[in-house]
Amino acid sequence: MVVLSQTALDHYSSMKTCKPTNGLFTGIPVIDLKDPEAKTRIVEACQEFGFFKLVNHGVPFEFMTRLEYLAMNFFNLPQSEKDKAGPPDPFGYGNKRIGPNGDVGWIEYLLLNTNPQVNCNKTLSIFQENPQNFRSAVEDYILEVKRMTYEVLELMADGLGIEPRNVLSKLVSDEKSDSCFRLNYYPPCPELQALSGRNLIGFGEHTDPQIISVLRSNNTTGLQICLRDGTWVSVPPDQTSFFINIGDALQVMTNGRFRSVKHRVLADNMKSRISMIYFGGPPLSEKIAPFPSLLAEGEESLYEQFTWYEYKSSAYKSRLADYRLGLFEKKMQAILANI
Ligand SMILES: C=C1C[C@]23C[C@@]1(O)CC[C@H]2[C@@]12CC[C@H](O)[C@@](C)(C(=O)O1)[C@H]2[C@@H]3C(=O)O
Ligand SMILES: O=C(O)CCC(=O)C(=O)O
Ligand SMILES: [Fe+2]
Repeated sequence: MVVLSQTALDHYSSMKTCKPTNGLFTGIPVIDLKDPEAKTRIVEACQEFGFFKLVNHGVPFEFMTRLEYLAMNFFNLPQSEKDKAGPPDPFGYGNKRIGPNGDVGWIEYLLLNTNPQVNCNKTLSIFQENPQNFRSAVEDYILEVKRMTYEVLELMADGLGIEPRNVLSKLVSDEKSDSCFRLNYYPPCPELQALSGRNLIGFGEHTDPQIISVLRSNNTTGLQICLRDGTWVSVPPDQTSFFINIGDALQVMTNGRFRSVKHRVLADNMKSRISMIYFGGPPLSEKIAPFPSLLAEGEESLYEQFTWYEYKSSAYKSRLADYRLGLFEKKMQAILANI
């Protein structure tokens, strides 16, 4: 019989669990960035899944492994050291609490602004204290990932037939772009596996509010996406590739053609998972509305017009699983009245 210590019980008691799902999903679209058909394949994937795997992306593997190694060193520091970089406001080190509204998960993380000037002193001190230059590994990685993300967003614009082709990429490359970067660490939970055969929820179900999220993880499973029919499927991990998520803002800009994909992470019972995600967001003052050239004749926006600042402020008042776009959807009567 497995006997849990009081500490383990305290740890697990506030956490949600989930039955492990069967097998890994083999239907995730795989896009080769150098494929001449990439723009068409990307649009198909964003419409059907709001999610795809990107290969042949040109980001050197050493950039990923160097950052993974240094991030792992950080998460292996004594708790008192890590706590110096927290609590998150929203930037900084967080442990189990996600966001300001009571969500919890089996996770530790570092949330950073991609604009180094905005990072608070407590976060910067972690970088300065780290002898192997954690900060430069983060900056080098982000630079490469941004370059690749602009290429993906330009292919999306080409595939959608919207002009100019940098109409999306310029929003996240703007010097005022409100983008962030997150390192997530999910410790294994073997005691729970032995006790119940269930997995702890590492990061509860949600959609990402921004335009695009670019994720890279080690080879540990855990990420799941929700398909159109509502089934949850497990994404086979691949440490050499990136996984691209469409966010809420891009769903609105395409008037619902692209899906902001619901996703979550289950902690593995035996292996730790580490992931690094770049969230590309527009400047705070940017109006988020469908591109006029995407609207067919007589087609109305499904959403009220709002700025990224308004959406983000509202998102940060919500719980993780809330349907955040709901507050901004036009009422059906308003749409019908204009037809
Ligand atoms: C519960 C929350 C955490 C979150 C802010 C929010 O109030 C709702 C959105 C969450 C999310 C999901 C995607 C990203 O991980 C994130 C940084 C973001 O921009 O929106 C997180 C927020 C967070 O962890 O602070
Ligand atoms: O850590 C992961 O694999 C995904 C986490 C996530 O969805 C997020 O940070 O928004
Ligand atoms: Fe997410």
